[in-house]
Parts: sequence; C-alpha cells; structure tokens
Amino acid sequence: MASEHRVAVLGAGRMGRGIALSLSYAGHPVVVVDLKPREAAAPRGLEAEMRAEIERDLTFLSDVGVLEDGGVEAVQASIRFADAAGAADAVADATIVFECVPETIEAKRPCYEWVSRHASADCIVASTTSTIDAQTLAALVTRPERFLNAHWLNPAHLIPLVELSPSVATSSDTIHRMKQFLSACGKVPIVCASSPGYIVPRIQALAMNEAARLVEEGVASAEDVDMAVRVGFGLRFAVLGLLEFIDWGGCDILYHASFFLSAKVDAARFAAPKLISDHMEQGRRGLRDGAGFYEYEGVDLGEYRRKRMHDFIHLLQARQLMPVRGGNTRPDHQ
Ligand SMILES: NC(=O)C1=CN([C@@H]2O[C@H](COP(=O)(O)OP(=O)(O)OC[C@H]3O[C@@H](n4cnc5c(N)ncnc54)[C@H](O)[C@@H]3O)[C@@H](O)[C@H]2O)C=CC1
Ligand SMILES: O=C(O)[C@@H](O)C(=O)[C@H](O)[C@@H](O)CO
Repeated sequence: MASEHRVAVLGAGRMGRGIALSLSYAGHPVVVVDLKPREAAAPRGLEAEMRAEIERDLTFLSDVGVLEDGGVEAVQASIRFADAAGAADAVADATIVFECVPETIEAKRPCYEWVSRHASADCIVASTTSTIDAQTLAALVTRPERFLNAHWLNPAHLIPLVELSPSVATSSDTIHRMKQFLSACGKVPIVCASSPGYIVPRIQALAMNEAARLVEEGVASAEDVDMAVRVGFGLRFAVLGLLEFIDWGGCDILYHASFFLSAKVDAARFAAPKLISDHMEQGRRGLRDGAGFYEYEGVDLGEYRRKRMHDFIHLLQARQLMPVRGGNTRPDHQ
C-alpha cells in the first residue's frame, strides 16, 4: 500500500481515469468524482464508460505480463465512482484531491469553490492542469498552503513524470507529502516554479506546433515528421536531456543554428535566450570546455560517454533499431 492517504479524483475523463488507474495499480484505493450535474441515468453511463476504458488498459497490462492474474479485478475493485449527488461524502475524508476537470477557469473555479467547502481544511488539493500556473489557481481555493499543481502526462498510468508546481503560498510540508506519496506510487515527481506550462507542456507545445508547421509548409509529411521524432529527436532525448545535449553537442552549434534559423525561418521563434550567448562568452560551451549547463571538472568523461552509449545501445536494442554490421536494412518502423 503506497501510504495511508485517502485520494479523490475530481473528473472522470482522460486524466481522471489515468490517475485513478495509476494509483490503484500502485495499490492505492481511489474515488473518482464527477461533479458535473447530469440527467439521472447519465452518471451510470459515465461510470460504465470509465470502467470500460480502465478495463481495456488493465487487460492490456495483464496481456503483456505486467499485471498478475486477478490484477484486473483487484485494481477495478479499488476504484470507486461518485456522481454529483454522492460527491460530498466521497471527498469528506480525503487527504489528497487531484482536480482533473476541463482546462478552463470557468470549469475549475466552481470546482475549487466546491472542494473548499467539502474537503477537509488540511486536505491537499492539486490540479492536473496542462498550462494554468499554480499562482492563478491558488487564488480559487481556501487555505492555499495546501494547494499545488501536479501535472501528470497522458497516458498517466504509464508516463512516470509528475510535474509539481507550488504557488508562493504552498507550504513545504504540502510539497514534501505530495512528493512522498507520488514516489511511493511509483511516479517520478519533479518540482518547478509556478509558471504557465511547467517544463514539458511549454517545451512540447513549441515542438508540437513546429511539427505542425513542417506539414503546413509542405516541408515533410506527418509520417516522416513523426518518424524523425521516433528514431531521432525522441530517441536521443530519451537518453540525453535537452540541456545535457547542448553540452554534449556544443553550445556553439545551438548558438550558430539559432542565428541561421532566426534569419531564414522566424526571428522571434528561433532566437536563443541570453543564457546561450553568455555561455559562449564565458567559454561554457559544454564537454569541450569542461563546463556548460553542467560542471565536468573531475568527471571521467570516458566513463560518462560509455554510460550514455550503453543507454543508447539498450534503447536501440529494445526498439530493434540497433545498427546492423554489414548494413542490412532495418525492418520498416511504424
Ligand atoms: N488530455 C490530456 O492529454 C491531458 C490533460 N491534462 C489536464 O487535465 C485536466 C483534465 O483534462 P482531461 O481529463 O483531458 O479532460 P476531459 O474532458 O477528458 O475530462 C474532464 C472530466 O471532468 C468532468 N467535467 C466536465 N465538465 C465539467 C465541469 N464543467 N465541471 C466539473 N467537472 C466537469 C467530467 O467528469 C469529465 O469527464 C485539464 O486541466 C487538462 O489540461 C493534463 C495532462 C494531459
Ligand atoms: O503531455 C501531456 O500529457 C500534457 O502536457 C498535456 O496536457 C497536453 O499534451 C498539453 O501539454 C499540450 O501542450
């Protein structure tokens, strides 16, 4: 059992289901609450739809051998559902509430007014919002010291990362308890300041829009853009972090590439931040200079490279992309 926390998830949609599955898979009972007023029979339909989706995902986990026999039934049994009529009872003893209602202030504001009335005063309240900063949402809930953003990535039950983002009012105890709970449930929580889009949505929104522009401009097909991500961009950054790669490849490459792309494609979109020119001026171009975004003084660079190359080999072998000696063509990758 992950901990003695009692968890409620507000919202029975894509993220509510994924978070409920993730926590119950970790051995933690969850109640999913649909606050939206609906016609009499509608909540049963929503619950049935939610359970069918969770059943499909659990059956898949069982089929691929990561869920023991009987696991599908056990995980389903630890997920309860409450409609608007039963919502107050469902959250009354909750110690953590994950808010997963639609990404509009219009939907979130009444939800926080409701949870401020019905959840206990020291219940941790967390929003899974994709982009709204914690500072904005903290203003909607009473006792903001118990509020923070907890951004799960879709599919929530498979992606380990949860981006925690406190407001200036969030207590360190709230952050600590949430980190402890999520780690105990097998997630990987990181903390970033209250800022629109955290780390991942902010970076990926640019990448997703740039991918769409490449198709819009006729530079490449959607299939080839996505193949380039699967066997290049995404594969590399599954091993090397983005800033780690700036050090690996050299800040000078990014510096000059940014100038060229700014001149040829779009000045604002591709302008490098001042930090990049500062690194160039300070001789902090990365591995070659012994310093960049990371310090390499005293680091065995041979050992560091060998470890990263091992990471690449393991990933290439797992994806059946390992280069074959003699140049045999690789199987076509979808
Ligand atoms: N869909 C995604 O890939 C991701 C979404 N998020 C964030 O998670 C939150 C929820 O997103 P989804 O699960 O995709 O939404 P969704 O639309 O799939 O589900 C929202 C759920 O909230 C309830 N609901 C609908 N309207 C409501 C209202 N007016 N008041 C109260 N409850 C209402 C319903 O139970 C509905 O199923 C959003 O803030 C979103 O930005 C975060 C990560 C990924
Ligand atoms: O990636 C995710 O699961 C989340 O970050 C999302 O909410 C959406 O993809 C959003 O980030 C779009 O930028």
